[in-house]
Parts: sequence; C-alpha cells; structure tokens
Amino acid sequence: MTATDLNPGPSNPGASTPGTNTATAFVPGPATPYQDDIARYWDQEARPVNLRLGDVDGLYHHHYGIGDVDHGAITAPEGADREKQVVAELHRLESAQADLLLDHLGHVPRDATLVDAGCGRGGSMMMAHQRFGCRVEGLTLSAKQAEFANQRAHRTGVDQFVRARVCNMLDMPFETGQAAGSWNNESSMYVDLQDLFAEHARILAVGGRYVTITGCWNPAYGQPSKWVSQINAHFECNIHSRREYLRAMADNRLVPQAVVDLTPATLPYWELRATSSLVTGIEEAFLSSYKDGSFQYLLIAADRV
Ligand SMILES: C[S@@+](CC[C@H](N)C(=O)[O-])C[C@H]1O[C@@H](n2cnc3c(N)ncnc32)[C@H](O)[C@@H]1O
Ligand SMILES: CC(C)=CCC/C(C)=C/COP(=O)(O)OP(=O)(O)O
Ligand SMILES: [Mg+2]
Repeated sequence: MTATDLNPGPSNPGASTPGTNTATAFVPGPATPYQDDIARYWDQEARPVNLRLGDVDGLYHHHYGIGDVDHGAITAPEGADREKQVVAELHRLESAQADLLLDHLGHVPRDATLVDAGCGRGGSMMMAHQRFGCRVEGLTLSAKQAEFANQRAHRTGVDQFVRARVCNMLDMPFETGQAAGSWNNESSMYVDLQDLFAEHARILAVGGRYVTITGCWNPAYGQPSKWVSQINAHFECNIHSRREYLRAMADNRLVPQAVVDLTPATLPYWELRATSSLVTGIEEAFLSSYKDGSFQYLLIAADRV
C-alpha cells in the first residue's frame, strides 16, 4: 500500500489532484467530526457572491472587503450593467483586503516559503506569489477548494510555486522553522487559537511574520451578541474574542507588531453588498454587529520571537 492509498477520508478524496503538482505525500483525513462538517461545507459552497466576483480576474476570495467604494465606478442605471459594476467594485475591495494582509508580511525574499492556513480557493496565495515571486503553500479542509486553487495555479502557469493541499492547519506538513511568513485570512474561527498559534510558531522561522485578518467579538461588549451568534450559525464557525487572540499569541511566542481595527474600513463593502442582487442574508448581522460595537474586523501582524 502506498502513502496515497492511506488517504481515503470521506471528504478527502482529492488530496492528490491529477494534472497539477499537488503532493502525493500522506495527508491525514479530518481530525474531528467537526472538521469533516467544515470540509463538507466548503466542498458544497458555490455562492454567486464568491464565484461571480472571482470571475472578474481569476482571483477567487472567501473573505470580505475594505476601503471606500468608488461611486464613480457605479454609474449604470438599475440592470445588468450596474450589477456588473457592483460585482467589480466588491471584488476590488476584497482584493484590497488581501493586499493589506500581504503588506504586513514585510519583505519576503524570492526563495522564501509562505503558508496560507485555510487557503480557500487560493486568491490570496496567487496574490502573494505575484507580489513576492516566492513559493506559497496553502492548506484547506476542502478537496474541492484545493483542486480549484491548483487548477487556477496550473492555468496561470504558477503551479511550480503555488500549491494547495487538503490538510488540517493544526498539523501542518512543514518542518520546524520552514516558513518565512504565514497567515490566516478569515480562517481562524474554525479552530482553537492556542492550538493554531502553537502550530504557526512551530513552522515559522524565528523572526518570521504571522498575519491574520479576522472577525472577533469585542470583550468591551461583554459576551458574543445575537448577531455574532447568527454569524457563527450561518458559517458553522466559532468566532473568538479579541482578548483570546492576544492572549493566545502571547502564549505562543507571537508578539504583535500591529493591531488594526478594520471595522470602519469594511463598512462601505457591507453597505454596498447589502444593496446588490448577490446578498446572501448575512449582511444585516455583519452591519448590525459592527455598528453596535459587539463585533470587530481586525488585522493582527505578529513577529515570531
Ligand atoms: C472563509 S474561508 C477563507 C479562505 C481564504 N483564506 C480566503 O481568504 O479566501 C475558510 C477556510 O478555512 C479552511 N479551514 C477551516 N478549518 C481548517 C483547518 N482545521 N485546517 C485547514 N483549513 C481549515 C476552510 O477549508 C476554508 O478554506
Ligand atoms: C469575518 C468572519 C466571521 C468570517 C467567517 C469566515 C467566512 C465564512 C468568511 C467569508 O467567506 P465567504 O466569502 O465564502 O462568505 P460569503 O459567501 O458571505 O461572501
Ligand atoms: Mg465572499
């Protein structure tokens, strides 16, 4: 029996993707029944708000946007042309979010390895390679997402540098100190933060940089609000508090260099999205919780010391 024969997890049929450079090394299946649920969730996900935006330029994101809406770019009257303009604008704001995350990685040499923990369909990985020219390794629980990301890398001719694998980010297939940088872009609400940051601290070189953009509940509000509970139920995730992020980083040799409240910067994205035909029903929960102060959109960049 070969290593790949040992990899038949129910939601894990595509740990190796024919025709791409996907590794054939042994990758364990979901570590818990919860992870199996999450794998299934992302295997089945095909919301137009994600696919139509990705179709704009081939960068497929599963995160939200930041920055002011360019109202000058949305000029068409109600109808198909206007919708196209709104889609392009929402996508521009989502790519701006990934750009901001990459800004916080600092200087990354071409011979470095970067790790995208919870990489989705790979949009941030492609942007990282375009910017730094380095190797980018992504991990997701979803075989469909890994296959999608690897196909994008293959079709754009960067599959020697950009690779997604089906793997638990709490048990990453990297040597100790192998990564110059690593990040979680809206993927940390699916795991225990102590476990997550212990694993990032292990794979990062001393002096390496970790960045996360995440939604977190605000301890100043008291407890998770009904809106936060609604977001958790919608995505089957478990949003952590800001306090929990900072405490778990401190416990795991990750020292924050920047903590940026992106809440005001993400509101225009949500206001625009709420008026579009691509609404999914979760817009009110984000807008209300950002506005009542119970929820924050946060960037944290930390040094591995
Ligand atoms: C909301 S999506 C974010 C995707 C991507 N970071 C982006 O910005 O487009 C969440 C991702 O986290 C991944 N994820 C959740 N738990 C994970 C785990 N334990 N190990 C690896 N990936 C995980 C999911 O498979 C999914 O790809
Ligand atoms: C900030 C928080 C709490 C994020 C939770 C994780 C998540 C589901 C992110 C967006 O994914 P998506 O792009 O697939 O979602 P949508 O379909 O709503 O655009
Ligand atoms: Mg989306």
